[in-house]
Amino acid sequence: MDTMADKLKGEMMDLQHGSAFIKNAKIQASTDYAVTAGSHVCVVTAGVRQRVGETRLDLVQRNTDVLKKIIPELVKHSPDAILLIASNPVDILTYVSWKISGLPKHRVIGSGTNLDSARFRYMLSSKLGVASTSCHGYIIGEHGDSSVPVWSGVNIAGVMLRDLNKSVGQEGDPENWKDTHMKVVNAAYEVIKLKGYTSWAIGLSLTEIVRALITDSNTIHPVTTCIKGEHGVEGDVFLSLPCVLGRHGMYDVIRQPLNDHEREMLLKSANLMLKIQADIKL
Ligand SMILES: NC(=O)C1=CN([C@@H]2O[C@H](COP(=O)(O)OP(=O)(O)OC[C@H]3O[C@@H](n4cnc5c(N)ncnc54)[C@H](O)[C@@H]3O)[C@@H](O)[C@H]2O)C=CC1
Ligand SMILES: CC(=O)C(=O)O
Repeated sequence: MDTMADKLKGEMMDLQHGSAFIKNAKIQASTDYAVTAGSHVCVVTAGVRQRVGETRLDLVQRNTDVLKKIIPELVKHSPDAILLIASNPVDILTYVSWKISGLPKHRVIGSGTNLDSARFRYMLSSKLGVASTSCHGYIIGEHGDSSVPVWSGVNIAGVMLRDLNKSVGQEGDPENWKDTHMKVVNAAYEVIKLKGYTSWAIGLSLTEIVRALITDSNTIHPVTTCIKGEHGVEGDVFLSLPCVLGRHGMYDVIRQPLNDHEREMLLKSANLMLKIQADIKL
């Protein structure tokens, strides 16, 4: 569903022409929300994107206004759906969607740091020469500049990086792992400068999350959810923590052990979100 009829028809046709490669999917598009009726999952990607030099948070009121139009229509046509938000700033817009939709918290999820964690694992992989899928580590908190790398948990086959290097990711680390997190934070800025937008990695990330939801997988993904009560966070703050996902949405948050520095960073991120939320015109 999109408001730009020609672009929408072009995207629909382009996808339909790939049908033979994707196991009998039925591909439909319309500018009328009726086409979304009875959805199990609605993925929301509409809205403006960052221009070079803009942060995700700069988009907040513009995209809140877009979601104010979209969310009520989606809920009207699919009252039992899970909403999966990708539009930026994704954490704040997940909060906004929860507020506007009136849905229970477990059915309003943001793509969050599933993408940042994938970028992190790719960058660990490049430095260690081990496949991304065998590099285990999480980025939590904001999908954006205040994201938190959980260095205390990064491991390869159970071998903890912090056991090999006590100052991993900290100031004064001789291996400068902190730079790996900076690369994750700067990744979208760099791609946007080069090609104007990001698309493939977020598409793959959303595919993984949707697959978890529709196959009732009980797999764990760092996605945006309400983290009130977790790690000392107070208030209805939506940020990413590792979550168990299944057919009915977000089943549980995994309470990772965090060190003091990681918890402080997460609380700082949460306070920033609360400040921005307070200024939004819903
Ligand atoms: N969470 C993440 O990791 C990522 C988030 N994004 C975000 O996704 C959003 C979209 O980015 P792009 O796809 O690159 O932008 P785009 O400009 O290619 O697509 C946005 C689409 O939204 C549509 N739209 C705008 N208002 C609408 C409305 N009221 N109803 C229906 N459709 C509407 C536009 O017609 C357009 O087709 C941005 O906010 C961007 O920052 C993009 C990449 C990664
Ligand atoms: C645009 C964006 O949020 C990303 O690619 O991370």
